[in-house]
Parts: sequence; C-alpha cells; structure tokens
Amino acid sequence: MGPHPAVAAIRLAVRRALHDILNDHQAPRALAGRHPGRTAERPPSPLVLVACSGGADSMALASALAFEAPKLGIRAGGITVDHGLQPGSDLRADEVVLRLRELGLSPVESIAVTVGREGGPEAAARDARYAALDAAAERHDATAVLLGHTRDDQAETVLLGLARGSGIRSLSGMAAVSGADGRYRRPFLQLDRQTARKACMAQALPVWDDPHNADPAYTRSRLRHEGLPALEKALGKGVVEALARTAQLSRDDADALDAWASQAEASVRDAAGLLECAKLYALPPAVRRRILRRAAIEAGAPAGALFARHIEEVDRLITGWRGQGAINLPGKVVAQRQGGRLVIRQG
Ligand SMILES: Nc1ncnc2c1ncn2[C@@H]1O[C@H](COP(=O)(O)OP(=O)(O)OP(=O)(O)O)[C@@H](O)[C@H]1O
Repeated sequence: MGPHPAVAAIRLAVRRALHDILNDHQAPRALAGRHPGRTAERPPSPLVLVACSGGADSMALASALAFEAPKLGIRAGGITVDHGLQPGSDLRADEVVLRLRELGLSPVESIAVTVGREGGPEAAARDARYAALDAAAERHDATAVLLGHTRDDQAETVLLGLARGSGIRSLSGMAAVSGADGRYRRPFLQLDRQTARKACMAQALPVWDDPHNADPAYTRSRLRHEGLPALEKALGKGVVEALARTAQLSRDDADALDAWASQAEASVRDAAGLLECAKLYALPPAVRRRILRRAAIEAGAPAGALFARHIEEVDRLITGWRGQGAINLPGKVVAQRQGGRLVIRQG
C-alpha cells in the first residue's frame, strides 16, 4: 500500500523543489567545468534546511524533506526560531528540535531572537526570524531554506495586498523562490493547509498550534478566521485557489511592467540625466509611476515608506500641472517641477 494521499502530495511537492534546488546548485559546477581554471564554489553534497515553527505546515515540510532528501544525495537539517514572545517559548523550541532530530535531520538548531517593535508585532517578528534564518544559512553554508507557506497563506497575502491599494506588485503575494541567491523556497505554495495537516495526522506527527494564529489582535488571524470563511461563503470554495492564481498572474504582469519601465527610463531622461515631463506624460500611467517610484528610491526615499499616494502626488506634477510647489516624500526627499524637468532629490 502506498502512502496516504496527503503524504504523497507533500512528498511530491518537496521532491520537485529539491530537484529545482539541485539544478540551481549544479549551475556553478557546470561553469567550473567549462572553465577548468575555476573551481566549484559549493561543496559536493548540498545542505537544505527547513524552517520549522512546529506547526502543521512546517512539520509536514520537515517530514517530507527528511524522506526525500537522502534519495537525492542532499543533506537535510532544520532550524526553529524562538521569538521569545510567550512564556515557555524556549521549551517549545527545544521540543521542535527534538522532533526534527527524531525525523533524522542534522544539523538541527534552535535560535533565540529579540523581536523589536518596528512596523508592528507581526512585521517585527518576521524581520527577526528572517535575519536569524539568513545567518543560520550562512553559518551552515546551506544551499536553500524551505518555508511552509501554503496556498491558503498565499490567498491571505493577496487579500492583504489588495486592501493596501498599492497595485499589482502587492497582489503578487509570496514568490516560490526568493531571498539572496534564491535561498528561500516555498514548496507548498500550491498545496492547501488541510493537506499539510492531514499529512501530519497520517504520520502521527504531533503539531503545535501557535496561539498567535488564532489571536484576533492580529490582522492575518482575523483574515484567516473571519475574512476568508466569509468570502468562501459568498463566492464559493474556489476562492482560495483563485486568489493564489491571482498572485502568480499578478507577479508575471508586475515583472513585465517593471521591465518596460526599465527600458523606458533611458528615453525620458535628457542629456543631464533629468526626467523630461513631456516625455513622461506620453507614457502609460503604470510605466510612468514605476519610473517615478524608482527615481524617488534612488534619491533616498525608503521603499517601505513610499506609498501609492506619494507617487500619485508626484505624478500630478506631470499630469495635473497647475504650478504646485515641491512635494515632500519620506526620507527627506523632495520632488519638484523645474522648467519642464522633474527633479527628485534630497531636500
Ligand atoms: N518560529 C519559527 N521558526 C522557524 N521557522 C518558522 C517559524 N515561524 C514560521 N516559520 C516558517 O515560516 C513559515 C510561515 O510561517 P507563518 O507564521 O506564516 O505560518 P505558520 O502558521 O506558523 O506555519 P506552520 O503551520 O508551519 O507553523 C512556516 O511554515 C515556517 O517554515
């Protein structure tokens, strides 16, 4: 008898991700082969780490990694991050370490982090977690770090992006591959959360339910427990899949528009490198706004603090010109129209 269908599904997803990782990993060696003077940068047996909270998604991921990695000659390890946000979180982290070791993973490490306040509790915990995972990946010379985000997480991310009202880039959710050198991989992005949970049950894997995930103080938690169920009731069960598909389509569109904006940018700058308002005016708004956003970031505006409304205001210097004054942007950046040119610089 084969494995439970949910177990088969998680293993297939991980196997595909590992094949991709191996292909990418072998690329530098192929290069070294073509240029005999160069040596391969990576050790022969790649290490893949799973980032595991102890929850159902990442426990399922860890079990599938432990099963699939040895068959492909990959070493498999695991990291759990202790955010220190609840009493006893260190004991829970120790328990996750134990479980990962029981699965046969090595090395396994628990990392305690200090969560700051910047951007709210969810964002601060995420920043601290990724910094710890980045450092662990470097320390162990890991080729990749697997994350357990599912299709449901993706649907939630798309809705959060939609509610921000800042265009298709924020609808494009999480990428299957991201981070430095494509370090982070999300093999479960096409898989629903229930499948991961069922796979844990089928393998008798104990899972830990993070109380934060059910805490209505958190936006994502409200979306998960109230928003999405209401949407499913109104629009049908397929809405999660449709939202996840929207992420992929939006990502492709956003990438294409970014590329268009990169190409168009050279043609709207004069010999001195200043942006020409008449030429900007002739561009489609989506392309023009991307050029304006990039110019503001180049001038020192922090990307995370630069919102759609800022760019719209700068855009009005081009499309709704009536002699308005300089526009103040985050990071003390100022945008100003001067004699048919748009000047964006530190104020
Ligand atoms: N404390 C942690 N330590 C290590 N990795 C983590 C931790 N928290 C989250 N992750 C990683 O980030 C992914 C997404 O985390 P998120 O908090 O959005 O979901 P989650 O509901 O906690 O997921 P899970 O069911 O796997 O616990 C997890 O699947 C896991 O890979």
